[in-house]
Amino acid sequence: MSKDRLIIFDTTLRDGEQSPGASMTRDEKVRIAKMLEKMGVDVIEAGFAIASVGDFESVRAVADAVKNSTVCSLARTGAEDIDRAAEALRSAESGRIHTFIATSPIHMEYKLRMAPDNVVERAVAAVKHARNLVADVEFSCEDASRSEYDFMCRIIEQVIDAGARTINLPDTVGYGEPGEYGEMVSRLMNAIPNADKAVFSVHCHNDLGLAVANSLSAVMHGARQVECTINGLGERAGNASLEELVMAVRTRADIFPVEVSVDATQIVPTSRLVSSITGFPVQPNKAIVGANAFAHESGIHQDGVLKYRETYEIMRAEDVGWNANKLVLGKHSGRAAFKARLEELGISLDNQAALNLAFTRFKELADKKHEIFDEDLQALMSDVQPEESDVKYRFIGLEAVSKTGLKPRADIELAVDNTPQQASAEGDGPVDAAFKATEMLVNSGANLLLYSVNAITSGTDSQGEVQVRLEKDGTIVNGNGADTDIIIASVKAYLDALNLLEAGVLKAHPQRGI
Ligand SMILES: CC(=O)SCCNC(=O)CCNC(=O)[C@H](O)C(C)(C)COP(=O)(O)OP(=O)(O)OC[C@H]1O[C@@H](n2cnc3c(N)ncnc32)[C@H](O)[C@@H]1OP(=O)(O)O
Ligand SMILES: CC(C)C(=O)C(=O)O
Ligand SMILES: [Mg+2]
Repeated sequence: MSKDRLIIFDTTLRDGEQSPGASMTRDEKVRIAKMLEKMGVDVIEAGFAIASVGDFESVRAVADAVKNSTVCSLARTGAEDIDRAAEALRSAESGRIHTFIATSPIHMEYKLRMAPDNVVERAVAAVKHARNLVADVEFSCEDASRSEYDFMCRIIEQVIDAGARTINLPDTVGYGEPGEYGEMVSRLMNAIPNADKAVFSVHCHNDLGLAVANSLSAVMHGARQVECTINGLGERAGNASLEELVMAVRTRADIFPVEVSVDATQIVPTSRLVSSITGFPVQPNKAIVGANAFAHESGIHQDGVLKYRETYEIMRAEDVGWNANKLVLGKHSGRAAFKARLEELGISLDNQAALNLAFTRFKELADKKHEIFDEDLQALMSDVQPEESDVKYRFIGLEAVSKTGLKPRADIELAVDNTPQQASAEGDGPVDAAFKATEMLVNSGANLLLYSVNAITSGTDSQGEVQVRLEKDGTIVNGNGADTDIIIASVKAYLDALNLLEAGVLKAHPQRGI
C-alpha cells in the first residue's frame, strides 16, 4: 500500500535562531539553507522578514539561493508583516508566507489583548492578503495545545476558506502530551468541514522533552507536515529535532503510515555545520547526531555487534552520514572487542593465555584512563617497557606559585638516577614554569609537540589526565600522567615521556610512536 508523504518543514533558520545566542548572519543562513536543500527538506523557513533588515536580507538571500525547496517567511497578521515577507520571497522559485496568531485564551487576553472575534477577523484578513501575494499560505494557531477546541474549529474553517493550504497546530510552550495532542489533531481534522483542503501540520517545543513524541503522535493521527530543526535547536528547550523525526519514521516504517523524501546521509554534515555556525555543541548522547550515537564501549554490546551488528544497532551509522559505527575501548570492554582492535592494528596473540594476560593489563590501564586509544594499545602490547628499576627520572615534589600580577614560578624536586635534585624556574604559566624547571635538571633537548589535559571524571575534584608528546632526533613518544593537581599530572606526563626517550623504547618498538 502506498504511503502518504510527510512534509519536512525545517525552521532552524527561524525558530532555531530564536535560541538565545544562536543568531546567524545572512551568509551563514545561506550555507545552512543550501545544505538543507541538498538534504531534500521540503520547506525551509528562512526567517521572519519584518524582524530586522538583516532578517529580511537573509530571507531574500535564501530565496535567491535555494531552488529545490520551498522557502518560507514568518509574518504576524498585520499587512505590513505580510508585505515584507512577500517582498523578501519575491525571487523564490516556490515561496510560502507563514502567518500566525495566538488562539489560546491566555494569549488572546493577556498578550494580544484582543477579543476572540477580533482574532478570527485578523487571521482571515491576513490569509486573504497573503493569498493575493503568494499561492502558498500557511496559518498557525499559536499555542494550539492550550486553545479551546470549538474556537480552533471556527478559526481554522474560516482561514481555509480564505485560502490557507497548510494549517499548523503548534505546541508553542511544549505543554502537549502525546496521546492528548495526537487526538486534538485528529478531532480537528474530522470535525472541520473543509479540512480536506489543507495539510495539517505540527510544530512542537521540547519543554517537557516531548517534542518528537508529540510530533510523531500527531503523524499517527493524520498530520502530514512536521516542523522541526537540526539538532533540536529552538526557542527555550528547542523544537522537535529533524534527525530524530526522519529516522523514527524511516526506522519504524512498519508503524508510521508516511514516508519522507530526505537524503538522511546529509544529516550528520548538516548537524555539524549548524553546530559550528551557532556555537551550540551537540551533546555526545544526542540521538542520531551525538558522538556516542553509534559508539559501543560495553563488552557485551561490542561482542554482540561484532557477531551481528543489529543486535545493538537499529540504524546504520553510514545511513545518517557517519563514516562507520565505533567500538570504543574502555573499562567496560571485553575480550572480543579488545582482540578485534588488536587484530586491526596488526597485533596478533598466539593463544588464549596471551590474550588473557594482555587483557588483564588492558583492564588495569582502563581503570585509570577514560578511553584507550590505539597508541595506548600499541604501548601496552610492547613487551619492552622501561623497567621500574631502569627509570631515570622520578617525580618527588613541586611547589608552583601563580599569583595575579606576578610571573608564575615552580620549584621542583626530582630523582635523577636515584639522586634527588632541585631546580626553580619562571614561566608563562605554572605548567610552563614546571617544565622549564624540569629541563634545568634533565637538559633533554626534546621538543614538546603536544600537551593535552582531560578530566577523568567531572567535577573540580576530578583526576586530571595529561598527555605530553615529545620529539627528539626523529623519535616521538607519548607520556601520560594523572593527578588531582594538574601541574603535578603535567610533570608526571613530561617525565614519563622523558623516560621513554631514555629507554629507547621507540627504537625497539616503533609502534609506541604516532
Ligand atoms: C511562537 C513564536 O515563535 S512567534 C515568533 C517569535 N519571534 C520573534 O518575536 C522574533 C522577531 N520579533 C521581532 O523582531 C519583534 O518582536 C517584532 C519586529 C516582530 C515586533 O517588534 P515590536 O513592534 O517592537 O513589538 P514587540 O515585540 O515589543 O511586541 C510584539 C507585538 O506584536 C503583537 N503580536 C504578537 N503576535 C501577533 C500576531 N500574530 N499578529 C499580530 N500581532 C501580534 C503583540 O501583541 C505586540 O503588540 P503591541 O506592541 O501592540 O502590544
Ligand atoms: C510561530 C509559531 C509557529 C511558533 O514558532 C510556535 O508557536 O512555537
Ligand atoms: Mg516555535
